[in-house]
Amino acid sequence: MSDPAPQHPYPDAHRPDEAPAPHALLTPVLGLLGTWHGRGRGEYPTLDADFAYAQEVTFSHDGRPFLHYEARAWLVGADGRPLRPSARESGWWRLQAEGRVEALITQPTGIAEIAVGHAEGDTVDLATHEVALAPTAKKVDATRRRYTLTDPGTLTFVHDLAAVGQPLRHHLSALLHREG
Ligand code: HEM
Repeated sequence: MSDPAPQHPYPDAHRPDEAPAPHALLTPVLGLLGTWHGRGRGEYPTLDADFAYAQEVTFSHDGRPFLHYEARAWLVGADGRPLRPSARESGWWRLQAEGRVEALITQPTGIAEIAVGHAEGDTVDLATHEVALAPTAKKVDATRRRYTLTDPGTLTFVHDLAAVGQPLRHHLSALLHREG
């Protein structure tokens, strides 16, 4: 008789040395695997003031040539205490030959992005290929995201945004540290 509630037999790996073995195409992004925590600052010309935030980001894989990506941010006060939930997004980074990346990222604000770029050395640089918007989403035209491993336990993130009538401008910068 079949098991009525089977567990998923192919859990994700969060470290390069954890099973399943990573697909060879993931080699340029293996340094990102795991969970990262940190803080950042954000701004945009349409906002009255800049803001401070904290964030948790996770990259994992199941042995195939893509990463599962998930990021959750929350705003923090001057004393570092949480104020309210902020941006969250999740998606898939499809690795191609020569470190090319095709990323599909969706947000609960009604924005779905396809970004393309490269993983090269310690940096992944992704820019918008296409944006799809839900009928009530804010107008987003483009983004650029740069992730840099400044050392194996430290990840910097810079995000530029062209939205609500503005050209591509700085929106976020963060410094993240690997958990564990
Ligand atoms: C760590 C991630 C992020 C944080 C902490 C963040 C935070 C914020 C905050 C605080 C605002 C002001 C409105 C509000 O108070 O909610 C805002 C506005 C906005 N953000 Fe972000 N954001 C993040 C990522 C993103 C991403 C990935 C996109 C687009 C792809 C995006 C697009 C926008 C847009 C379109 C606005 C509206 C600007 C306006 O209407 O004037 N944000 N963000």
